[in-house]
Amino acid sequence: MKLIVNEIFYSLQGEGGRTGEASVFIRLTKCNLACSFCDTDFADGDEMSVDEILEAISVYPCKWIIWTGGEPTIQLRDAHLAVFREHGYRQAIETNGTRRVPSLIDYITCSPKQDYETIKNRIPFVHEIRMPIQAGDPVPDISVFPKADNYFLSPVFDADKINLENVAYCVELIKLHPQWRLSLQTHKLIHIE
Ligand SMILES: C[S@@+](CC[C@H](N)C(=O)[O-])C[C@H]1O[C@@H](n2cnc3c(N)ncnc32)[C@H](O)[C@@H]1O
Ligand SMILES: Nc1nc2[nH]cc(C(=O)O)c2c(=O)[nH]1
Ligand code: SF4
Ligand SMILES: [Mg+2]
Repeated sequence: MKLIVNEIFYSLQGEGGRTGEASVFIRLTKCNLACSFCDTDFADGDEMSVDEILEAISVYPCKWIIWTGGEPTIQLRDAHLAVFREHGYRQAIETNGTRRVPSLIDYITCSPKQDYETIKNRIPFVHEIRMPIQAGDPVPDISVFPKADNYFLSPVFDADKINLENVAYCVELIKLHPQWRLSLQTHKLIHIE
């Protein structure tokens, strides 16, 4: 049971409803989309067994994993997640919503990129929708998305810094459509990974 891993790092969740929580990030290679604004280089990776990943993350005093990528649903299966669960980990995922999410995930963040209305057929409930927004984008119709605890608009930032034009645009959108909340990529504000 191998996974191709781009990077493993320990930081704080920078975005969305779990912002500020210590988390072990496991970034898997491969994506099925090529978003123009994507801030992540996920191309390279090393094959690691689940046992090797467990050993690598055992140095951190934290039992929350965030599976991200790339698009982590391409590689990740319940058979992998079950082993981490047996070792006491709770597991969150960052997904673009184009593929089903394994059932053993404890916290789902869906960041829609296309075909918004079909996401709920694959993923009926998510913990958060976190929609990337650039100035001029239309506000998405919240009713087409899966049911969620929170619906966030996330201004698209540059690779390593904030973009105030996109922030100001999201602020005005949320004042007009208060079902949405603001999520900022706080790790870029405070210069952590
Ligand atoms: C790198 S993606 C990986 C997970 C998955 N492929 C996805 O798109 O949700 C993780 C998160 O970063 C967000 N993201 C990527 N580039 C961004 C940028 N330049 N500004 C703001 N958010 C960005 C995505 O929308 C997603 O919420
Ligand atoms: N601090 C921090 N929080 C994050 N939340 C989602 C991230 C991602 O790239 O998936 C990310 C990231 O790259 N860094
Ligand atoms: S789906 Fe996610 S990882 Fe893939 S290109 Fe888009 S933002 Fe980047
Ligand atoms: Mg990131």
